[in-house]
Amino acid sequence: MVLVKDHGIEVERVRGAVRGFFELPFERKRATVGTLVSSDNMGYGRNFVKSGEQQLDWIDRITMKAAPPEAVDDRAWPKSPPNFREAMERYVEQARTLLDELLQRLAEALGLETDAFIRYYHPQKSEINVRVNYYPPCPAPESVLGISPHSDSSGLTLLLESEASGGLQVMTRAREWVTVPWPRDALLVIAGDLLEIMSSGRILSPWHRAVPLRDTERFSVALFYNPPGDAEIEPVQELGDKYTKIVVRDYLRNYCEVSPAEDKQAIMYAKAR
Ligand SMILES: O=C(O)CCC(=O)C(=O)O
Ligand SMILES: [Fe+2]
Repeated sequence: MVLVKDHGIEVERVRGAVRGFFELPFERKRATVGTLVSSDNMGYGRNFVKSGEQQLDWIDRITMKAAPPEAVDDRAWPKSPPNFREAMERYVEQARTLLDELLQRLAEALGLETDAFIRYYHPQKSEINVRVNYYPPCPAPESVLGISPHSDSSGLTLLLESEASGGLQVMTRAREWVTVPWPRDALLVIAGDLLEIMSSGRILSPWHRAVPLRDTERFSVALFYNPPGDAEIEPVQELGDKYTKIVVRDYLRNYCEVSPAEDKQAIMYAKAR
């Protein structure tokens, strides 16, 4: 996880648009965005509900595809508040610039060629999905989760949160949950499984979860940045061969099939056999 300060991104516009959507009464929220019945959880609804027995997360959320243009489904985008889409699309382009920069700096930090990770990305074909997570105040925060434990399937994830902090937790090597210290105006970057694969495990995708707060609402905007679906990724040779070559689209399909899981089961798909 990396904190980014002084990023120059107008987070207040995005926060305003998100607040505007979640303040709408339930029926209006439902009417202004579709619930798409898709295995990759797009639209208004929940993540990975696989059975009636499952305890549901304490969350209200929307997920939209933002890139590439041909993958964008307008039905998953809220029409209200009217500035929602513009604010989010602008954020997406600023985020892309930031994450492209970070992919290059991470490669350099590992002593690799600058393009070792970014070479899998493509200005017109990379995939960007945005998930807006809204956690209402919860009278019994110790009995539920906002988002169940997971690693992100992405290359990189950029997270922006509301004014209220203290809801994101990460599992340490000692297998304890700790709350991520996250200053109000910083953005947080999380490495996803795809970057763990490309780096042969030198960069690990953290196991994390969100918990609701007792007295106050919290929301986050998670932007998942992936190479194009048909890209084939594999570990940079100098770093090892802990993982095998995979097609991004196949990896993501398998991730959706095995989630939610107890641990990082999804990445086993890319284990060298
Ligand atoms: O709400 C948060 O801070 C975490 C959200 C998250 O992990 C996700 O959307 O994948
Ligand atoms: Fe996550």
